[in-house]
Amino acid sequence: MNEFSDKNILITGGTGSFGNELLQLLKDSDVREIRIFSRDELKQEQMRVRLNNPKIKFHIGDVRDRSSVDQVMEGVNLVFHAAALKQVPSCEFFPMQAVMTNVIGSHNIIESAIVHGVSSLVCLSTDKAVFPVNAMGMSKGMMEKVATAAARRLGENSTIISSVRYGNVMYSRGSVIPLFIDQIKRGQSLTITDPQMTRFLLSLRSAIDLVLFAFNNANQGDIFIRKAPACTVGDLAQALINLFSSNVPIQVIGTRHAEKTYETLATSGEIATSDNMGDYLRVRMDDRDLNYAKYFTEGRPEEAVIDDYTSHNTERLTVTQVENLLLTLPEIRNEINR
Ligand SMILES: O=c1ccn([C@@H]2O[C@H](COP(=O)(O)OP(=O)(O)O[C@H]3O[C@H](CO)[C@H](O)[C@H](O)[C@H]3O)[C@@H](O)[C@H]2O)c(=O)[nH]1
Repeated sequence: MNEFSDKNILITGGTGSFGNELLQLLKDSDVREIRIFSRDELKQEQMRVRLNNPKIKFHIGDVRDRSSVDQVMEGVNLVFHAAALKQVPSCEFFPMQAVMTNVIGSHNIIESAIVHGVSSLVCLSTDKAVFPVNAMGMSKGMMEKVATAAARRLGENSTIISSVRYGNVMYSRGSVIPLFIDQIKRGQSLTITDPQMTRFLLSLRSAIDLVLFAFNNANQGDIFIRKAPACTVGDLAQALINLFSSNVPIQVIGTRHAEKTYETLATSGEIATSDNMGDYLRVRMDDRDLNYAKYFTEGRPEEAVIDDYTSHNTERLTVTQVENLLLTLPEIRNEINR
């Protein structure tokens, strides 16, 4: 945590689960100040009372409002940009709200960070930004493009702008795992969209590790990806039924608005230009200019033989492996009193 020594750190959307988990790591380091920037005064007040830490400062504002962004950015060294609209259904029904927060809001954060001489900014993205089919993923994909375009015009001596992509965070608020647990506890049938649908599985801690890895390793315009295993929704449901020794039935309800059968963390083109860094992939920025003619004869033949990296072709966990992975989460152990 030496990299945070005496630094002013800004977490946008800092009252969410990502911000709270990151604070657990940062609050006892010798960071100078941590600024939480978000819209919700109630959540900020609850955090202020709970954490009771003078190093943590709370700022009401909105990424859509550049003046509030500029105010909080004054004197900041490092930015974690987590503020977003990230629920797939709500973005689907209100796509312009996703544009305003995820695209224009991210643009505000990026431009303000550059103007204020921030040394490093990490933008949080999602697997749904790759080959997007829903408004949430499309707007996050645009955020990545805005970040990359800004990075392309800056040199290495300016603000380092990077992005991270990860898949579903297990037990995150509003996601399927707490929903299935609730259904099991009520003795209701488990509502499965499509038993064969797959998702990458990641713990919140692994997501934080990915962001810290990006901070420590980013070159201008990099996108970092955390490799992860996946499972089918049918196996996830079965694993939870087993862990809770339940016998609730399964009800197949069909896919919801703008859902994919599987998610993609990296395209073949990205993999062709990435560095394999153990648990992580670094996708390098395409820093060619618009004068494509000189690249015409070279091309990238390797793209043709590389597969996209998807939740269908990554390591597939068995039901027992999913059970063991779920048991690594304290929340799940609490739920089943183990
Ligand atoms: O009643 C349900 C609800 C969901 N699912 C399935 O469970 C999987 C996971 O669903 P979640 O709602 O937990 O997650 P999503 O993949 O739809 O999206 C989640 O992960 C995203 C990041 O990739 C965003 O954070 C988003 O807000 C969050 O809901 C999907 O295959 C979905 O079809 C069911 O089978 N039954």
